Amino acid sequence: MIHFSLLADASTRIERALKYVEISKDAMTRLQAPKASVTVSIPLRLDDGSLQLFKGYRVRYDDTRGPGKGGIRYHPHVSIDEVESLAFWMTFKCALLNLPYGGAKGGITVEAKTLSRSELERLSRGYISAIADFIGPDVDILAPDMYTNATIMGWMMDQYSIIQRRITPSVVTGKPISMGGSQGRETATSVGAFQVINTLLEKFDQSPQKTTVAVQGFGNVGAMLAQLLSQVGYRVVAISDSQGGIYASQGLDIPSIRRYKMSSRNLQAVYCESSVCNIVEHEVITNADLLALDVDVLIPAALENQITADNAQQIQAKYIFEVANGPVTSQADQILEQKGIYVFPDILVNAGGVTVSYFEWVQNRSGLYWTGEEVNQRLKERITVETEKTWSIAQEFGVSMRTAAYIHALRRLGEAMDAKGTGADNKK
Ligand SMILES: NC(=O)c1ccc[n+]([C@@H]2O[C@H](COP(=O)([O-])OP(=O)(O)OC[C@H]3O[C@@H](n4cnc5c(N)ncnc54)[C@H](O)[C@@H]3O)[C@@H](O)[C@H]2O)c1
Repeated sequence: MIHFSLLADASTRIERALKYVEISKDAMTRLQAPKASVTVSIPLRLDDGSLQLFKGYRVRYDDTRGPGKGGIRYHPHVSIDEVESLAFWMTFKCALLNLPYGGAKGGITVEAKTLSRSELERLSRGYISAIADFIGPDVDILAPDMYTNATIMGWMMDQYSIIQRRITPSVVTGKPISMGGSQGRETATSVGAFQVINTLLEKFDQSPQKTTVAVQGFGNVGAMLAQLLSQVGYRVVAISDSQGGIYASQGLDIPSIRRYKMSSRNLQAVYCESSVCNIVEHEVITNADLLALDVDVLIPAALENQITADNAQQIQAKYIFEVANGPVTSQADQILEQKGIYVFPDILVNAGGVTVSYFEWVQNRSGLYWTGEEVNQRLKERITVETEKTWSIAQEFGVSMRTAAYIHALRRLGEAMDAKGTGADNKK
């Protein structure tokens, strides 16, 4: 089986799914290693005149279903192992959502916070110069990930266009709107998660009005999702950020908190130093408290590895929707299953982002741009269809939604690989 030094959980989960999928030996063999990986050195002239070398990576794990697709991460811990694992994960996410893409990922080992804006721009352009032969709108398409954003995507698109001597917006998604970005991209992950949550809770007759929710991570995705949920009647009783959280049994006023959080950055300060402070009584809680609250729905939307074998026994929520990537470990999965808690997997719940990235690529290639309403409508349709299909597979085999999602993706991958035949990679 595939060996992962970092995201070892993926391997366990795929092995579970393989019991229910007829996938050819050839296809499994092809999935055992990335199709291509490149490691580059990027020389960066710092503002003080000195030169520093940074390591960059791009991995195309598989491109049977279409060009590679995946984000670029800037972080001091980025390594080729991590990038390969994340590219593997993207292969499954794209197949699950039926996007015409394979999986890819990239990154630079850097503490981006220590660089000035112009150093960051030179580094981003240097990265593209180093990997330009390895990417392209029909080869491998980039996007933002941890510590990269729309501005950086704009620089990358521009640098690639300079190298190619033609404007090529479709090589990168998640760009600023002024450079060919899509309406609705910023809110896509929250809108997609909202749709998945509604579709699945309906199956349990769990209406918004009788549902309490706790959200860990009041960032870009978590805050917007909390707002969408509260707007249709869910009672969001707890939220948190890296400094800690707040709880109010009668529900929190999410739109006000979002507004104040954006200006002051700190959730507790927001709550107590602004006019919102007096709106409802609230308690200050820790992140550990939040995870163990007696709520209907728990939404980890911050970091990976938050629910592990150490705290899974304390979880009281009935349903967990993974908005963050990998917040529940595979050991915790088993404990939660024994406790009768439903876990809905990241590759489905947070796939709204990559889906609207695909829409951005389609718009760039056609030259016809959609309204925010059109983008959201298409996103809702696609994510609902795949949620329903995943649900049917879970019912058919009596497996968790996570295993069902991997079964669904593996079937699509296997079918495409077998349809390709030898792939002209050997003569037999
Ligand atoms: N942005 C996207 O489109 C997208 C797409 C797919 C998956 N995701 C995943 O969703 C998660 C959130 O992404 P984001 O874009 O909102 O990031 P973000 O940086 O905007 O927000 C993260 C939030 O988590 C909080 N946080 C950090 N450490 C915490 C801790 N220990 N406990 C509680 N909160 C903590 C931060 O204070 C911040 O409020 C990440 O895991 C990301 O990989 C994001």
